Amino acid sequence: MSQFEYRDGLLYAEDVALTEVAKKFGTPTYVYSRAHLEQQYNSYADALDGMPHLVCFAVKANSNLAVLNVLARLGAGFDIVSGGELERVLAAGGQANKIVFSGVGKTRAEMHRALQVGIHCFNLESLDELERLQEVAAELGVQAPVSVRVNPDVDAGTHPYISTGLKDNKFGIAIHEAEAVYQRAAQLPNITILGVDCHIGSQLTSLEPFLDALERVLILVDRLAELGINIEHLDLGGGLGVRYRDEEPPCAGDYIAQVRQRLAGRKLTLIFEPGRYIAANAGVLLTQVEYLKHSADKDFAIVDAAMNDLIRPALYEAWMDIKPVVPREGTPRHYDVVGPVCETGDFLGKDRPLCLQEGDLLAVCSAGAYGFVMASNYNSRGRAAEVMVDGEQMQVVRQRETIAELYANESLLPE
Ligand SMILES: Cc1ncc(COP(=O)(O)O)c(C=O)c1O
Ligand SMILES: N[C@@H](CCCC[NH3+])C(=O)O
Repeated sequence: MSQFEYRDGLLYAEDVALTEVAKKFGTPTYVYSRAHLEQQYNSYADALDGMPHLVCFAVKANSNLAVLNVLARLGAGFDIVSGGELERVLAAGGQANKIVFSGVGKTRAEMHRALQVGIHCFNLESLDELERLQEVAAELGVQAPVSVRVNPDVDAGTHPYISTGLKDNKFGIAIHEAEAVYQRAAQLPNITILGVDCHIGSQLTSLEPFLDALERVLILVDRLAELGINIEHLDLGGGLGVRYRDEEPPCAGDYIAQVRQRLAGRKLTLIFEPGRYIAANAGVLLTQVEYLKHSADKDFAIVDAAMNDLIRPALYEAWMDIKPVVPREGTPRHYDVVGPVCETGDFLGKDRPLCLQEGDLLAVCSAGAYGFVMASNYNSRGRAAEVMVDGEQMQVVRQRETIAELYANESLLPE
């Protein structure tokens, strides 16, 4: 169910009209729905009811402290990929022992801190990382819990930039090489083997690739058992897609039902790392039309949000719906909706039938995941504000970045 619907000719986020958000906080502004975040998290947690599990929100999708806090209050765990994300989770009230740490480039300092706070598990992506983790854990005199991220070489059928489970991707360890890594891990005194992990890509719209990967991972689990290495948990990563346009991805309930069926009779804790599924449709980017520019061949709507605020259209040619906050009567024109950044690739949408006037508000939909987190200051543009709506309440959860903040850490050379 969407929390962004029209009522009496006005687009709302839950019970707050987006015109009110713009009036109070200006534009461009990311607007999130607490109810949507909760509903999506619960659809995972409910489907896992009755079996040991952890739903670890992929912090990379949206790392705003208020978003993390809403999920932490529901009992969520978190999937992190950096020391920065670790500190965010702790600052937002997340529990260290529900954190899994993914990523191909973990530094010694990051390992040190993660061990110190007692995270649930390191998802190892290489043999060298295993050796390094052993050293850091030995220095601290603690055990490091690990799971090996295996690369099952299945085609996730998604955009090449967001596919991660093929053998020529940088992620994970080829599944046929994993056995040797587990055997090595079993010899290391400060390493405790907990699980097997795999994540094959993002925005998957069918279950087959997930189930193919699961089948391959289970063969590995059985093989490891024969070697005397017992696996406690299976971490199946994130990747479940959402509707941006007309996709019909399966829901978490259907996905998990299929997984549970295949795991019948096994004693395994299940971990998932959903990002997009929880956050994408929990957010819109609210922006205002600055200029309408018409030429013989093209109509442009130049808005105050740009590729620095939301890079998905420019980077992946991602299609994101663009809705007028107060729709007008009249014959629409086909607009390219573009930002003020000096790049031809600076667009939020192309060829969109819209009826617009200067000053109109637009909502770029499905922007709650991989939106603000991928924002930059390109063209010396401060990053947008972020607002959380909860029923009739709205609260700024990140202030708009000021110009002074943009160069606060810079300095001039001496005379
Ligand atoms: C290891 C890992 N886990 C989880 C995710 C979250 O993916 P998604 O947002 O598609 O659920 C990603 C990103 O693709 C990832 O690399
Ligand atoms: N940033 C991507 C998803 C990357 C997934 C990260 N492993 C997107 O916006 O669709």
